Amino acid sequence: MGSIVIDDIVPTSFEVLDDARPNDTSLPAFMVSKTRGFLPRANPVVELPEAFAALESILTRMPVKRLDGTPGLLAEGKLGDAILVSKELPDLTDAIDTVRHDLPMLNALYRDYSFLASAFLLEPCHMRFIRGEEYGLGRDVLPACIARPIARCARLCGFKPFMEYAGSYALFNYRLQDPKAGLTYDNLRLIRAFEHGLDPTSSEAGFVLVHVDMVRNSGPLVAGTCACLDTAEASKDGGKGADRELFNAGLTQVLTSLQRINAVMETMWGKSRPEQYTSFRTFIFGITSQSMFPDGVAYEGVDENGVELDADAPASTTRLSFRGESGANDSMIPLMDNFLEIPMPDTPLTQILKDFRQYRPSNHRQFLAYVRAKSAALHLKDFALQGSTQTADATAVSNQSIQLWLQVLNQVRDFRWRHWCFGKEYILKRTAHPTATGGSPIVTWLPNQLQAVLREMQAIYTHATATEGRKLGAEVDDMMDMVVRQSATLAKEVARYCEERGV
Ligand code: HEM
Repeated sequence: MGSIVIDDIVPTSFEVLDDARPNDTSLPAFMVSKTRGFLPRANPVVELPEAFAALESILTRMPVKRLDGTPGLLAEGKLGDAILVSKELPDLTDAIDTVRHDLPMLNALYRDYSFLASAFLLEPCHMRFIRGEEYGLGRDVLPACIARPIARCARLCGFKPFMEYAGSYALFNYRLQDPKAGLTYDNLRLIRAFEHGLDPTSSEAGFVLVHVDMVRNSGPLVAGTCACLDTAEASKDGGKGADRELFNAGLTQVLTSLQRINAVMETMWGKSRPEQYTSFRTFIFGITSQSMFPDGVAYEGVDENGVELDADAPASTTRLSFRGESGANDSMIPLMDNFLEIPMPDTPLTQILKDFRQYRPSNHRQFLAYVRAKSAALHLKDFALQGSTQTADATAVSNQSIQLWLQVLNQVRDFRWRHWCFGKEYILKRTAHPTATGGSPIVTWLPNQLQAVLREMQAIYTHATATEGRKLGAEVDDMMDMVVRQSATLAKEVARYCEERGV
């Protein structure tokens, strides 16, 4: 079964945009900038060209609850008939060529076809779920009128032909209710939804929009990361850029932006109710490692490389498999993993973490690969933690680097700990389904990375405080006490869930 492997070359340099150039439609929708971080360069395109009126019509009528509050096609399981029986959607693949130079518009088409593809494939599972039954099997043939156009848009935009977190579900799926009021949470609305998400007070809207609200704060995270790398680079040859205070200023910027991002993450509890999550979640499952698609999905009219065949070519039976949409494909925490050189254990679970790299916009992928390579080449962690006892000033400023490094790690821990709490409250308490939407095992995967961070913090702290009686202050000491306690709690919780679920 194919899944279209993307083989990236690690770039030796990378241009992070200072100005996101929102009006330049010749550039991909997603490019990392110091202003908008990992959000698209401009707010997502909402309106499709006239040639796609049939697609727009189906998507407008599709959600369980439509914008006007009336039940849509998915409320009664009628989407399949609209595609297969009434044949409402012509194959519009050729119309895509009319907008091929407008990359954000192509991205909008990719988003919209991916919503339709997921709804079509998972509709039978949703209908069983609302009757209180198991998911059973999804549809395992994607008709050419969806498969060919999604394949073409995905290829032209650099995505896989299946719903992704950034390119469609979350980061390219918001609009501003009042364009003048800007990017504030209350002014955000979803463009597309499966269930009740067009209602901004719904749990589906809250789930997606809290992600957007967090990523909205990622510009300073990117800027701080770049500042640290630049300072370490300048200090490499002992140049006058060897300025530890500047390095610490970069780390402080990283720290404050992570604190802000984590504070927004905490709003999830109120914006999206844990007991309502599993119902809209049905539509965001992937194909890989999911019981609903034991043999993948046949993409009609598409070859094993994800390329559309001619419309009159003999029917293709190519079966493809992709991971589902997941916040695991967000770029903020992976940026920190790479920047901080957090060692992950050599386990099959970590292999899944690496596999997730394939499901990001190509410019995000390249940036993350660049930061990973750059941090390693500069021995950034050693640089941050090397310490100094030459003078009192040098000691103070180098201790500050160690404190900041640990505090930044602590924010990554904080994110992953809250995230584990989400996993328990929104998922483990409510469903026995063993895999998450991205196809990772639900009990063990999040703890794999969380434990890695907890271990790394303890290793750094132990080493730093064992050296020449270095003191890192009461705040860091308290933080580390909590790390030790949390590590023990996590191990117990995972052991209990494994036993209960026979993992
Ligand atoms: C109710 C809220 C949430 C739930 C239930 C949830 C659930 C999950 C699950 C089950 C995974 C495992 C990967 C997979 O899908 O196979 C995951 C991974 C991940 N999610 Fe979420 N998520 C939530 C909110 C968020 C938010 C708001 C973000 C912000 C960007 C986020 C970012 C991530 C990241 C970065 C990972 C990878 C974790 C790691 O590397 O350790 N998630 N999520």
